[in-house]
Amino acid sequence: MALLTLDDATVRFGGASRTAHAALDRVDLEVAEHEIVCVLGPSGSGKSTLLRVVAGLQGLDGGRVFLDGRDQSGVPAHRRGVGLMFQDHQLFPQRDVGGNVAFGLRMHGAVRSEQQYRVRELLALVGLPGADGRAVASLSGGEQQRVALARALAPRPRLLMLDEPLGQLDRSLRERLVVELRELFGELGTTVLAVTHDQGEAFALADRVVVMRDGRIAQSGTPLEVWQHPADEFVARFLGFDNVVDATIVGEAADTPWGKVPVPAGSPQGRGAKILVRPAGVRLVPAAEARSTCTVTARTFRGTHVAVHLQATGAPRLEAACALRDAPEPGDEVGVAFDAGEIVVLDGLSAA
Ligand SMILES: Nc1ncnc2c1ncn2[C@@H]1O[C@H](COP(=O)(O)OP(=O)(O)OP(=O)(O)O)[C@@H](O)[C@H]1O
Repeated sequence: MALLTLDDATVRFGGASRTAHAALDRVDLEVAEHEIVCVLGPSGSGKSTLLRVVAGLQGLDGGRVFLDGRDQSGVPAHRRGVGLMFQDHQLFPQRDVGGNVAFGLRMHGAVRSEQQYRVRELLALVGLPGADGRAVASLSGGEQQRVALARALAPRPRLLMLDEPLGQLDRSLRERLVVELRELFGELGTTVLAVTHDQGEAFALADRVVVMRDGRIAQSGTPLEVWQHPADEFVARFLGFDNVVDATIVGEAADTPWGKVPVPAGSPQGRGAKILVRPAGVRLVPAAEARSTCTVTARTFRGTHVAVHLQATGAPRLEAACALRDAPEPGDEVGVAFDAGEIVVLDGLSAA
């Protein structure tokens, strides 16, 4: 049985009228015990509302939330046994680190010796051994984040919910912490529902990624599944893939404004398709060898490769990923060839 189940969960702000905007629109979601699920989506897509509904901080206008199979209707937030950690980590500035971590334990009536033992254990776990007596204000942002995490973990919540857990930290610290968090949750067997709008963070942390759009789930799958096969144009663009184009598919080829593009065998046939061409699947060839050519409009250094922006007459812009030493200059004319392995047929197909 799932640890958390949302069944048809709906929240409408501005009244329950049919026209009111649904922040959560009939969402079904299951989170298994020990699973780490990351909810991703643009601003306003309903991520925080989803967390708040599970935590009991936001009521439902329709549907139900179950924890361990028990309907949570009417169960107040403090009785749900879920831990919450928010973006701005909200530590108590007047308490020291130990006092912050022990907060939830005191609320649960743990005796002092038990509190002290658990605080030390947790601080060691989050990489801050011996920090009990330090003032919160003396900690760096990353250290405060760890204290907030220790505080959320202290009462051993059956479900830990994180809202933009690393949102305010700089990128290199986030990248390091996210790996540590995943290891830590694995060791503890914690079930996690996290919300972020940073896809890198979600993909590094999650066993499963849920992409939201306008209060609904646009796609749910392992990071690899979602990355390799975005369900539709919205998800593809949200993941940063901009080479999406209309196509007509006949056999194993798609007719596109960029010319003929190979598609995987068994692709749905006909007009009205949308295809995604990953930048890694756009090969640059000498203009003389190609049927159609593009002009290089820009180059952007991306660390491991160069993103080359190409413009062909009457076609949307196309991005190619190029090795640094092979990247052409802006203004160059180049030909393009496409690798079938990097093409994804998205939804939107109508009958031929
Ligand atoms: N208390 C509220 N009253 C009215 N509308 C609200 C309220 N809270 C959220 N909303 C609206 O509900 C929708 C979803 O908001 P929510 O905060 O869940 O999105 P989000 O995906 O978490 O966004 P962000 O990434 O910006 O935090 C938005 O349109 C928002 O304006």
